[in-house]
Amino acid sequence: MEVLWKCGRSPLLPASGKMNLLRLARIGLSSASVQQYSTPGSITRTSPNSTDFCSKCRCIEEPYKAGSTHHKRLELQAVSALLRRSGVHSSEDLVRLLAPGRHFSTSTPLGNQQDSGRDDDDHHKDDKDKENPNEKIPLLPRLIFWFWLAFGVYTILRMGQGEDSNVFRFISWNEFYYDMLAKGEVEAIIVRPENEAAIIQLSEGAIIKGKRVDTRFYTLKIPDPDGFEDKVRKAEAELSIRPDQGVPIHYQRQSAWTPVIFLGIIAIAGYFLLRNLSSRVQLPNPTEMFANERKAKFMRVDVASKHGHGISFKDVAGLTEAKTEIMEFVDYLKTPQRFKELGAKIPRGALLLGPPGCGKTLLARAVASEAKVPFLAMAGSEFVEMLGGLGAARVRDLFKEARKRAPCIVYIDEIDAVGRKRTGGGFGSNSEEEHTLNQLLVEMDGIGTQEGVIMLAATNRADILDKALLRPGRFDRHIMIDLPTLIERREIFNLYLRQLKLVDPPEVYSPRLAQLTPGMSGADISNLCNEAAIHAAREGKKIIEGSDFEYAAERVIAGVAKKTGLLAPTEKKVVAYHESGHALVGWLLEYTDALIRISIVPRTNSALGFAQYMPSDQKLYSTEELFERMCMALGGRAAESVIFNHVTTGAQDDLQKVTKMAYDQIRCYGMNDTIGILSFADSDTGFSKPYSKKLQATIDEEAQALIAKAFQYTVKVLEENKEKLHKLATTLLEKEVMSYEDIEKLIGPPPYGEKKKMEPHGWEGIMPSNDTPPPQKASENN
Ligand SMILES: Nc1ncnc2c1ncn2[C@@H]1O[C@H](COP(=O)(O)OP(=O)(O)OP(=O)(O)O)[C@@H](O)[C@H]1O
Ligand SMILES: [Zn+2]
Repeated sequence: MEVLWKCGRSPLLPASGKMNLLRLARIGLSSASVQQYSTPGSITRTSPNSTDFCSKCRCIEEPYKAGSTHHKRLELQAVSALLRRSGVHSSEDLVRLLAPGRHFSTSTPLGNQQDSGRDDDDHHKDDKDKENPNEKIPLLPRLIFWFWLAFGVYTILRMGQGEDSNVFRFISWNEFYYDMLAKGEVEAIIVRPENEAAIIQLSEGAIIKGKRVDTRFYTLKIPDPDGFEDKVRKAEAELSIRPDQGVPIHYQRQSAWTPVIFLGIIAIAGYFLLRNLSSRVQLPNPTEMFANERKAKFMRVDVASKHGHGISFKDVAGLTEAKTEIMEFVDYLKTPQRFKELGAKIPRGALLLGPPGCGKTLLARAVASEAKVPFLAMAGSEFVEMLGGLGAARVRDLFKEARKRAPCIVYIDEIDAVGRKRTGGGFGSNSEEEHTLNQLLVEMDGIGTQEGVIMLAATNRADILDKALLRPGRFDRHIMIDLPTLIERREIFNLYLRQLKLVDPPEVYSPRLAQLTPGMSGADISNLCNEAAIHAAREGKKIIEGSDFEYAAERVIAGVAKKTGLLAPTEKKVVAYHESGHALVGWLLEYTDALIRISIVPRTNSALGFAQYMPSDQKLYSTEELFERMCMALGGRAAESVIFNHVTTGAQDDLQKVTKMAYDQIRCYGMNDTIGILSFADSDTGFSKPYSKKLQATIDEEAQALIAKAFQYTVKVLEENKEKLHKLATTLLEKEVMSYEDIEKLIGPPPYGEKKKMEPHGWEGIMPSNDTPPPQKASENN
């Protein structure tokens, strides 16, 4: 706990321990050279015998008396500064400091002598606190502060509504006139003009309608408060009450300033409450806290300054096209002159689109460090706040900072959190979100005139963004950052493998690893490499081996193999034939993908077995190719039917895929002769279909026919290769996992050659036969 010194104020020692500390310090003072302060903050050293020193301060054995303010202040000041200079931050420090036999003087602060390390740390901590005090504020004081404020506002609102006027029973004018005034029971009237009400006070023991009343106060609504007194006097005259016996009427006016003063008092009280708390738990003061609540919490990376080197394009593997596109910004930021001379206007911002973990943030940071400009990053969700206006204020803050640092790059991650389509204030609109978005648009237009602030934003939902954000002059460039292709995966693997200690060079591992990981993002790959390293370390290895990668791939993609709840032998046999069916059909047909492996080890993700294929990067498929793919998906069910002559529920997932493929061909791709070249969107399958019932029926019939045809063909293929199917299934039952190489050895190479060739293992001793990898885009057998 630091003892603060503030000019002209007593030191902020914690309230509870202050007197104890003081007493302890006074004991200490007797044996030390003592300081006196002529003016707060400046120090003159005085010897203990100096005549201008307050004599009282030295008589330490005397109990402390609330003496002159001079005495008290001087003493407190002296103690606090002395403690501070001596490195005393807590009462423990003080006890340590005053331990018998210890001498200290203020010129060689003891705290520093003793453990300067700690002092230094504290210093740094303070600096950090100043940078971001918000992070240090514990929840409780914050809650207290907000509660206090809410209470204040609530009270004022209540005051406005006239709380008192609701307390007493309302009466009508007639009731007041006949039952109270006429009977002479009214003792006094208090008029509250703001509330348009009068409080009627009856005399002690008043009798109304023949009954003694318990309550003496009633409320009378008065629409015209100013004319009320006249009205009462007139009534009294009517009732022949003499003017000198009239009811006293008091006007209780609430000044317009009352709520303001009240709020002021509450705010000040709250402030001191928090101050007091903050001195105990070391908080920043409340004003700072408020400012920080509002402030944009962005991450700043000053490429030029302390970090020295940032992330360069070299650290981003693949993404060749994206890099080329984004290079324009780098060029512009580096040599704006070249562009300006030609009269070119550089796009103000670019939207990085793509699935998570594919390197959007990485690329944006690389741009900043390539261009050697600061990088301000903020997540879109940071703008979204419950409190009104806070989001917009944060946007302003962010851009203010950006302008100060121009040229620079502002990066907003997950911009969909703020950039959602506006609903135009109708039902379900969120005006706070819209304010924030509007502010963002305004600021983006604003930086148009300002040079060198480039906006980059990332999202994986471009479709939900407000059109205004995508207009020319805003985020008009869209840079696709998709899942890495096979070649890109290899590059990413090379990048991360280079950072690991391996038996062989990275190039030995990367081709096969890239093949094993279709559908993985850059982040997944980085994670996989890390998992392998962790596994090797856990096994106590000095160097990472191929088997560590096999383990990691399995773990990252497929989850862990199930040890319990294993299949019954008959079920296992069915699963083995099912998976072998898939594999064999895929193996024998021309247009199917290369098989990576088949497994009948149950996984924790509830798959009973799987056949994993290596998807090609193919984008267009012919009718024949689609047909063969349907056959491959039906291979499992067909094998069950061929071998056991009965079928199981294990093919549900396969059948769903096949059904979708069939309907897509007929309804969307115009691949059916009967239906013709019509195409309906997927979303056209709801209640009101854009086609007739008759066409619908035809579509259904055609789909059934197509699937039946594929199934028959599959059965035929398997019947003709029953021998191979038996071989495959029996071996699979035994080994549980089979790789491409295993199958090749068993039934010979695939008839439609080379394109189905897997990268051979580049390393030794991988894939123990009952340890497996992964079903990604695999046909699972649930
Ligand atoms: N092309 C790549 N080259 C090298 N590393 C990559 C690549 N893509 C992703 N990574 C790794 O993945 C991590 C996550 O990437 P990044 O944060 O840039 O993803 P993102 O696309 O911004 O994801 P999100 O949308 O979830 O923010 C990076 O820190 C990096 O380690
Ligand atoms: Zn299947």
